Amino acid sequence: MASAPEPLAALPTPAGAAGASRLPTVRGRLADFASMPVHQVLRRLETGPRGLLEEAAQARLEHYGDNVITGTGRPRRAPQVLRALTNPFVMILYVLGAVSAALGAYGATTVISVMVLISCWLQVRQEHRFDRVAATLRAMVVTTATVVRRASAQAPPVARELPVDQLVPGDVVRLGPGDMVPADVRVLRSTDLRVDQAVLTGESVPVVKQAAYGTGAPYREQDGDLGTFDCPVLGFMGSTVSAGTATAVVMATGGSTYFGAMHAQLAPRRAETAFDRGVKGVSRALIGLMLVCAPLVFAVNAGVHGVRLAALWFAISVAVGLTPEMLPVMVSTALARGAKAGLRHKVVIKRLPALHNLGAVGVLCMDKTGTLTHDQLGIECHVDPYGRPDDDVLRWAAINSVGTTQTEEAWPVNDLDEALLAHAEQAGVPTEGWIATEVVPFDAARRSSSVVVRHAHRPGTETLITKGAVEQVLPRCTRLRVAGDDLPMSAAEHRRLRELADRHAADGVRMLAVAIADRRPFRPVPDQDLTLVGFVGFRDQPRDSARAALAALAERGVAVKVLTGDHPLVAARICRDAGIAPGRTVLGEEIAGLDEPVLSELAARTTVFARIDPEQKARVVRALRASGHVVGFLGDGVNDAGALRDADVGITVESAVDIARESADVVLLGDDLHAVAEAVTEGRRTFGNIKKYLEITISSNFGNVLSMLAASILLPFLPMLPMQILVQNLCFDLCLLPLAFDHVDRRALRRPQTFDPRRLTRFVLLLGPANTLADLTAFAILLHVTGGHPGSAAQALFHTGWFFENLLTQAAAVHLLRDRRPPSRRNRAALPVFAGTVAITTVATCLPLSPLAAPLAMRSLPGFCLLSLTFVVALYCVLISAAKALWHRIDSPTRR
Ligand SMILES: Nc1ncnc2c1ncn2[C@@H]1O[C@H](COP(=O)(O)OP(=O)(O)OP(=O)(O)O)[C@@H](O)[C@H]1O
Repeated sequence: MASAPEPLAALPTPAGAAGASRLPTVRGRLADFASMPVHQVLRRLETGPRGLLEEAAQARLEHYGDNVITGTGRPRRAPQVLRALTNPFVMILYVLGAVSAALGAYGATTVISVMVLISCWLQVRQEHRFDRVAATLRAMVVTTATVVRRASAQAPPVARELPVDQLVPGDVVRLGPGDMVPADVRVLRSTDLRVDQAVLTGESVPVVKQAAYGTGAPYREQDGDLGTFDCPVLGFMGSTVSAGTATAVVMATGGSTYFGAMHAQLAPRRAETAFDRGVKGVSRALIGLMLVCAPLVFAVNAGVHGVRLAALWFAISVAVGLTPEMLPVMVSTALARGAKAGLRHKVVIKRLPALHNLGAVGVLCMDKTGTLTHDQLGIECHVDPYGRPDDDVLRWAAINSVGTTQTEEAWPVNDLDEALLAHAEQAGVPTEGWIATEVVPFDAARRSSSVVVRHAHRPGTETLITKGAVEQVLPRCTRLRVAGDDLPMSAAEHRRLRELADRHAADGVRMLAVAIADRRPFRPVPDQDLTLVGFVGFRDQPRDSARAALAALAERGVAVKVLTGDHPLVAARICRDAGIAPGRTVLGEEIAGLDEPVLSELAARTTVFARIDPEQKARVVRALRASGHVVGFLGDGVNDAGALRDADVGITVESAVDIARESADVVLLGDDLHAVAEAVTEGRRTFGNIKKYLEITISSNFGNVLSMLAASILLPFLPMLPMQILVQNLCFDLCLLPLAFDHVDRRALRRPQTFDPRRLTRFVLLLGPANTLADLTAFAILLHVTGGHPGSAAQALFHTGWFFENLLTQAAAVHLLRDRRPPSRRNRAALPVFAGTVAITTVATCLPLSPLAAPLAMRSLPGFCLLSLTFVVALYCVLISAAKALWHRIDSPTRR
């Protein structure tokens, strides 16, 4: 049985709570590790190059805990309760409740307290569900690391994929392009390793890391963070491998890593999305409206009738009525529902607010390989420099792939190399016996890979084999091999070869040039002065679902742009096959020197960008965003990570590399690209319901405030008692919550949906007064019924009458404003919405007859009164329908 490990001197103790003070300790420990030779590091970590024993790793896991940053684990109740209790809307209610208590209005204080309790309870419950949904969805996209461990002391080391949270100090991990650095590590062995540390340093240029101590920038503790991150032998949790491979040993995990210590110190928040900003903006506007309207109601009342305590209570109740305390509950309910619905289409929304951004996306940029096409490539041809089939070309290309995969860390194998190896094996082309002595693996910026190989039976000579994009390799060639003879390559030959490759590319075949050079051992040759042996052609298989999915996106008003590292002619051909008109293809080199405004303008009118490197992909995305587009990016490769991060919403597929899955907000689980269109629709549905909630609640409340102002001037008494206003407000708030589950007008699903506060204001200004007109008619009827008598019985009748009419008009508003079309069987509300409105209609009708009528100072309404107020509600329906029709006529579709 594994005994609990002694705390190792060099190992971090499990991260405690004192996060703020951990950074200096962590930095000191890193300095220690960085200054030791590798063998000493391994000894201090009580591990070896062959990895930990499984049993020891388990014991360490129990001791050090999961490799997760505190705060990213399971959602906890206490902070949720605290957040609910300190939400600004609830704080306003505290103040209003306290003022009511100070004025002796204990009934109002009780109702306000009930409102606070209900709102907090609903918010905690909903936030908990929201977090659970988010955690479940995140768990569906597990990030793994390649770890080397042994089953027993005698067993050979085995490399296997392990969920990142199971890593422990002392584990030996292998890193390749696209991998997250899963913990703080010391590099043991590396090949051309470059690491993107932007998450930690903000610097997007990848940093070279290497195993050899004493080369590159040495670690200097006095440099602080900068020195730490520049240290070539250290890799940090949170960074990603942008090129090359490495084997490294884990020094610290979870909260004991540098990232963990920074997280604890800075408590970083998720960057604010357009959605967050929109919700905040609307909340602020509502609070502003309340701060203006409540004092105004008081001032008008005081001006007309003199300063009275009742008027103050009344104004306070108006303020409570205008406080949108249920808005956070509504938003999280709608997002959680949307995320669950997305799952039905095999779409995992990793960050729930991304749902709104999905619905707002107007431009979707995507890479080609693995997105428009499958990532299983087929080999179309292998030809000599004159275009004649030649097995020798396939052999050299496959040996290059064998060499690339021979470095221990190079795993998983690049798709193109995988296709080459499979085809060579199938064609019986021999690749055995070759041993790689040097490897420069493929990276998207260089667009080529090189290996130096030696054959086991010919130890005296070594061969450099380079394969890669034609434009990249051809300029490095000075000769071409034809039927075993090496001929000099003239400029005319050069042109002819480019044309040969272009002809294949125009047919959708991606051509890779293969070139070689002999070299003597230990005599480095530069990767030039090569002999071209020929080309290998690959054909991307278009995804079956691509055409239909792109058509579905176009139907939804989403413009698609393709950003690929591939040849422009191949890109154009694949786009045409997928139903996209490519137009003029813009090359990466064309955008290299452009400044942002020019690039924005070019990007807006370009559909296909080709031969574009990872940084340029991200630049195009940023330029589109800068010109006001809401941009989505769909990609799966290491070359897509920057663009995924910089887009409003990053989308990837389940088979993507780690960094793409980590950077993305949305992950498609299935193979069907159509899911993107469904996810966009789900985003629009979610936002459509939130928008409906805002439109109905704000326009109704605004109408009510106008009515109250008018009543303050016209009536000798208050139009409704403060307590009644509070009860009515509570009923209306609860009735609106089910809108999160409502159906959405199909037309609204066809356009990107964005937050537009000015449009919301125009809507409220036009529709709100319809409510006021109905109220004024009700006032006239009630004055007629009561004979304008100021006695308490007449006032009770008036108050009950307005309570009844107001709740009924609000229930009607839900049905009339929830859809752009008039209510009918075809666009009827979802059942919960229907139930909500039935509930408030019942309350409006039955409350005056119930035992609660007396404490609320209500009385039953005479038949005539009920009938005429029902007539007013019918009149309201006509008015609001006319106002809605007018609104849809003047509201320009481009603004919707
Ligand atoms: N394993 C490899 N070895 C050598 N050259 C390669 C390899 N993989 C790709 N290339 C070359 O580099 C070019 C760019 O590759 P990159 O991975 O950036 O983009 P892509 O896969 O062509 O397209 P996308 O950007 O749409 O994923 C390819 O078109 C090809 O010419």
